[in-house]
Amino acid sequence: MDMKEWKIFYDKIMDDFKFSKDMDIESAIILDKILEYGDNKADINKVNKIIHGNDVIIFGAGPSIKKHIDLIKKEKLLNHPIVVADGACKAFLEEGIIPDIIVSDLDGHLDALLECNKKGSIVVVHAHGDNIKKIIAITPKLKNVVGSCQIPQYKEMRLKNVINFGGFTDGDRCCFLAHYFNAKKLILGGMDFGRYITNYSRPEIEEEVAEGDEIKIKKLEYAKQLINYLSKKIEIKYLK
Ligand SMILES: Nc1ncnc2c1ncn2[C@@H]1O[C@H](COP(=O)(O)OP(=O)(O)OP(=O)(O)O)[C@@H](O)[C@H]1O
Ligand SMILES: Nc1nc2c(c(=O)[nH]1)N=C(CO)CN2
Ligand SMILES: [Mg+2]
Repeated sequence: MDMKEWKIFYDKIMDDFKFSKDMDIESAIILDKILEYGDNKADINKVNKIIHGNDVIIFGAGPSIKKHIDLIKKEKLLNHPIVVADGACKAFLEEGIIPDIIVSDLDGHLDALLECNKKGSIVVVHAHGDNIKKIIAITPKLKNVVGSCQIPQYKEMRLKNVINFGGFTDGDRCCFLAHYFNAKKLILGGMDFGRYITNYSRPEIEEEVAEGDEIKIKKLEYAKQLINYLSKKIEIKYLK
């Protein structure tokens, strides 16, 4: 995503949620350093090879997730690259499917994320101002990590191990990542937005589906808005 265009979304989002831009910078620097000095950075060419020129299946963790996994099985779409948002990987794992790429800010089902990663999923770890402790504790436990951040000035800051692909929530960031690596088309499942969330999205809720809090609902509104923006640049199909 063009960083000038992202900055317009970013400024509005940061102001709306009252998130700290300084903490976002700190988080991006910390993740950059962890990846610089560790030995678990993924080869970005591997990500490009998975996505470039392909119809990519992308999953959020909304209430339709299981129905849509059944659909991609039935329609024999499992040979396409699969990119999933955070806890959506647990639903795939339950079906015996290991996603190619998981995009996460590390607030989902950690055991499922670690298991998928062990079995081959590349993890795109996202640094923001409210997950610094998780970045520090969990990133070193992962292999094949791509670093991402949300600060528009990451290039000027010469951060070498984090990329701002564009996008805000894990789900819409999957889509921006696929566009960044020149996917041909995006096929979306589990992207319900709205007011209802699943246990895959919020491990702490006991029900399978529950009404999200106002912050979550607002995050989903931005996710929808950002995917709408992206649909002017790349073909996007929603599974029904
Ligand atoms: N109804 C839905 N409920 C949950 N996730 C949804 C829904 N519709 C679409 N999604 C996408 O699936 C993703 C699931 O990831 P996850 O639940 O970890 O969210 P997140 O981006 O980390 O946000 P939060 O900070 O609220 O946890 C969301 O980011 C969102 O883009
Ligand atoms: N600072 C900050 N940034 C975010 C946050 C958040 O809670 N705080 N949540 C996100 C949702 O995926 C994405 N970005
Ligand atoms: Mg998350």
